[in-house]
Amino acid sequence: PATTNSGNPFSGYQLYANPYYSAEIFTSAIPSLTSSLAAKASSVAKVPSFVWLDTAAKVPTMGTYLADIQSQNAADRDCAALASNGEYSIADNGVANYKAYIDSIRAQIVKYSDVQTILVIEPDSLANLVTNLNVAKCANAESAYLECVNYALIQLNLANVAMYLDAGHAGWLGWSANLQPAATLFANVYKNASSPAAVRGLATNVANYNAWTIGTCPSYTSGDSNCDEKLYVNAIAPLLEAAGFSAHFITDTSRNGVQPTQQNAWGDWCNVIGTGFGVRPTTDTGDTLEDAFVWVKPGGECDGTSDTTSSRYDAHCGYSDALQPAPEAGTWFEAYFEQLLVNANPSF
Ligand SMILES: O=[N+]([O-])c1ccc(O[C@@H]2O[C@H](CO)[C@@H](O[C@@H]3O[C@H](CO)[C@@H](O[C@@H]4O[C@H](CO)[C@@H](O)[C@H](O)[C@H]4O)[C@H](O)[C@H]3O)[C@H](O)[C@H]2O)cc1
Ligand SMILES: [Mg+2]
Repeated sequence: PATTNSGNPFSGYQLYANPYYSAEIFTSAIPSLTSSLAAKASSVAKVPSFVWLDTAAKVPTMGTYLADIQSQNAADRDCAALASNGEYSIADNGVANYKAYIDSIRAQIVKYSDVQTILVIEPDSLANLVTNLNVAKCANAESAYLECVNYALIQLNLANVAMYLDAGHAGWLGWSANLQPAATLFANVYKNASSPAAVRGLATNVANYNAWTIGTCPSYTSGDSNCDEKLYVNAIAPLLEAAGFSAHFITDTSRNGVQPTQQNAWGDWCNVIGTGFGVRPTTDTGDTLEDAFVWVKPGGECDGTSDTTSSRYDAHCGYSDALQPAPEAGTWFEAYFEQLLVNANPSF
């Protein structure tokens, strides 16, 4: 349908429930749940959520989903944390491999040009270039990240696409020390790609737990006046505007149902205990900057292993506010899914 509104790419569309996530729930969760929780879990499976193309091998499934919708009508990712690093290594032809991965995504989107596709570009990556250039792996990856994201924005600049660059969250780039450097970086990335029409703005809180709005700033946020995502969005938007990037936003609410969280420190990002599914996807955000609340992180997929002997072990996943024992990043974490389910707000 033609957009008859503020250009919100979600308006006028029905969101798609991700079959990969639904299959995880039906195969890995429901068989082990009591009948009442099983019924709630089957409701979770119907909630639309983003499909993570965290490996090139998953791109063909994108075609399956686009065909499904049509019939009904993401280089060394995360250079800082050890848990969920990317599929490609720069040293091992990573940039060329990444471009081929983007080309394969473009081919799917072009093939299904009548399906509106929302893309969140490279969770964690650009945010790490704002705050973690002191980490050798990030400093070494900087030019490759910028080249790869630039390629993605140009190649995926298609009429049936709306892109949101991942922008960390209030507890990451919302600190006064980080806000302007973040705005400058995002605006430069946008302009260096010739301000693509398909780039709608930024995605915030991906795989994190922050409230959209909270009445009292939790103790773990002290020092950062932008203590929720609405404050962060409204703080960074004018800085982006001033730099030539008129951005709109989406925010991940998949794991922010319980506020305040039980984080010991705001930087604790791994499998945080006590969390719950949050507000279901909607364009009813109450803020003209905010296109939609969305579920990006599939709740129940692990953030990182707690096994200290694993090559991908990150200490954050061994903290006292991290649910343990936890499997490898991206694999099903049944106990965490059940935590989210019983703590869901609104409840299922
Ligand atoms: O009082 N002060 O004045 C003051 C000033 C500056 C301060 O420094 C700030 O402290 C913040 C922590 O409070 C840091 O934010 C953390 O940065 C981590 C990356 O390094 C993020 O981790 C990622 O999280 C992703 C999911 O969101 C995972 O998918 C991913 O795997 C994982 O790597 C955390 O979320 C994020 O909370 C800032 O960098 C840092 O600049 C602090 C105080
Ligand atoms: Mg992660």
